Amino acid sequence: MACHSSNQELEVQSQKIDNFLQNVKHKIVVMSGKGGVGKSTVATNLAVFLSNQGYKVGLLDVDVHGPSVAGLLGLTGLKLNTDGNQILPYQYNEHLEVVSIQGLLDQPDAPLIWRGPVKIGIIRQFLSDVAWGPLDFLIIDSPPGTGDEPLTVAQTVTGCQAVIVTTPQEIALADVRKSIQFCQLVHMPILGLIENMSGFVCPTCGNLHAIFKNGGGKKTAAAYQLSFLGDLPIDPGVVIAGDTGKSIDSLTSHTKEKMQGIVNQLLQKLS
Ligand SMILES: Nc1ncnc2c1ncn2[C@@H]1O[C@H](COP(=O)(O)OP(=O)(O)OP(=O)(O)O)[C@@H](O)[C@H]1O
Repeated sequence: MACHSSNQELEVQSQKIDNFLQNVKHKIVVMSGKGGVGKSTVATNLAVFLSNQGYKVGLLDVDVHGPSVAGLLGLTGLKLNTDGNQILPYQYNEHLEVVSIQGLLDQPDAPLIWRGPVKIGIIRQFLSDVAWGPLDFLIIDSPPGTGDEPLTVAQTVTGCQAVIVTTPQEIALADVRKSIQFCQLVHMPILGLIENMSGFVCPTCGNLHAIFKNGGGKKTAAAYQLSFLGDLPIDPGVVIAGDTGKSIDSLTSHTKEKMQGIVNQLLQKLS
């Protein structure tokens, strides 16, 4: 993987990226201000739900230091093949292709100690050298915060729009406000906010318990005149789904309905 490239090589790469992006209808980066709020879970579920509805989806994990997408989809031993200079995406189902740095590592548990330019190089390579098919959606799972990875996506993926995931606590919402302002600064439109871990529906009494509070995501969206795409409850099924890689199979029907509602909102916004 080359990271020091001449201007001419960069121009050729930019052309390849443009050629690929022209064949993608919607590019969506899933961001969060804070770590651990469920961004990868949301990105993965969005990709699976959309692909189950027949859309051609590419799921790209650009969280180089903590890639989670492969694990969430049960692809812990994921190894991406190459064909000449091209990286072949993993075909998760008929309509969903997956690419993660995890698939290119010899030792999946070894930490990647990379500085900005190397990370920027690998993200650009994922956009230029992967043999993606024509896509309806490219869903990009970005690490939390406003560092090199989301900045590279914003500057490289022309037409990219953001979905921002938060949890209801003020400490998470404070970081979301930074993500919103980041998007404004880099001129990346925001499709909307999602509040994850928004209460727990007790399986015994059926009541909603607002363990981490709820409603902060909706209020923040309103304060910035952004769309609120929906909320997802705390669901032990999400943890089981993530830990076993069974994606949506273990979710409660309530969570599935909520996720479908978010997908519907998103499709409506994009239509
Ligand atoms: N709605 C939910 N209910 C219960 N557990 C959840 C929910 N959403 C996410 N989780 C769990 O929280 C943990 C973190 O989720 P996830 O990896 O999606 O977060 P992240 O924001 O992408 O994290 P990172 O900052 O590492 O990128 C996982 O174990 C996941 O299963």
